[in-house]
Amino acid sequence: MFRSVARSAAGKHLLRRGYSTESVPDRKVAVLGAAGGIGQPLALLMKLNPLVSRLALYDIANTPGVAADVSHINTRSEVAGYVGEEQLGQALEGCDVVIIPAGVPRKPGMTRDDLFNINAGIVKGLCSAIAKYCPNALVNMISNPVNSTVPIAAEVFKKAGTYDERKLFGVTTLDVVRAKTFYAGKAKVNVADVNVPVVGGHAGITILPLFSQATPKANLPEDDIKALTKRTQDGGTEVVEAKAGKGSATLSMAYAGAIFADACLKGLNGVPDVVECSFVQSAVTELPYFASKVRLGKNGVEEVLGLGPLSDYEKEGLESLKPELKASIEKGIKFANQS
Ligand SMILES: NC(=O)C1=CN([C@@H]2O[C@H](COP(=O)(O)OP(=O)(O)OC[C@H]3O[C@@H](n4cnc5c(N)ncnc54)[C@H](O)[C@@H]3O)[C@@H](O)[C@H]2O)C=CC1
Ligand SMILES: O=C([O-])CC(=O)C(=O)O
Repeated sequence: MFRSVARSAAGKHLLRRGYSTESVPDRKVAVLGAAGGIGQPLALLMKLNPLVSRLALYDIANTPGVAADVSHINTRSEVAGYVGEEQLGQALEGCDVVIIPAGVPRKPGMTRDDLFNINAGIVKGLCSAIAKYCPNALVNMISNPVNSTVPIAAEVFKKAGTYDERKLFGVTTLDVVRAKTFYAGKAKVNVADVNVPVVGGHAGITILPLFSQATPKANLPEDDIKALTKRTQDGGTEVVEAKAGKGSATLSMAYAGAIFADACLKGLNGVPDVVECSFVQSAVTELPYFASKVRLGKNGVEEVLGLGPLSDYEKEGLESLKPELKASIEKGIKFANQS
């Protein structure tokens, strides 16, 4: 299971990243939807990640080309492409982390919920296969609407008897990436130093950045905080409109997805204090799923962290988002159980 990579370039890179051991576990990662707008750059970024030893690229079409292309990059992982439902099992077998950016993206004028009718079925099918072929994998759900696709996945896993709430994640990292970028611009601080937790869900007002907890502290006026909050909430729409019918965020999402998958791998490998925001099963509020900071470990979620102190504006935002988030969660649960 363990392969010595210490003397290789990947090994040196790993040691620089804080690994004390000379051996790095073999880790298989699958990207489902790997030939898509997110899938392709995400496949590239996962190929660059030295924690990955096997990279399985799956889509309903075009994966052989993507896999051949990415496989020529001289990094640690072995790449294989899988195409069509009959190869899904092979793609998933033995996976430690499965990343799902499969499904249709928005066009201008659509909400993420408008994607439900198509993406709910796609996610349901893929999660049934995960339950069968790699029930212990950590699942990183990117497909929208995340506020519903995560509950759908949970219901599929419950029905299959494989549900482990520590292993299912809605990827909300792009909200954090945006909040950091926008805050750094407004506060005129180095973006590399910025941290901003983003809680709630992943659609419109359910995205709640907690700028009162942003570091470095900048004491921005209330109007700036409100503008930053709105821009973070509308970040996806900003890209959808700029792309004018050619889809939604792909490159920034691939970056965010790669950060989150890397955090999952680090947690699995026993790196301490790996904390990221994610939409997970939660007791932080009365809602069954909620995004907040989570500590990642050898079994996935080790601890769901609380909200911390909120400003009055954030408290209001929290109460306003609950009905929409609740409805999206219930819609997902209902879909999974009736179809
Ligand atoms: N969580 C987040 O922050 C974000 C989520 N998204 C979501 O990610 C999803 C994908 O977006 P894009 O990559 O831009 O779309 P895309 O249309 O470019 O790519 C989607 C890929 O999924 C594939 N696919 C469809 N059905 C499949 C199935 N049953 N199994 C495997 N693959 C399948 C398609 O063939 C296509 O290659 C969308 O739902 C989008 O809304 C996008 C940006 C951010
Ligand atoms: O806005 C969209 O449809 C895609 C997405 O989730 C994002 O960019 O945050």
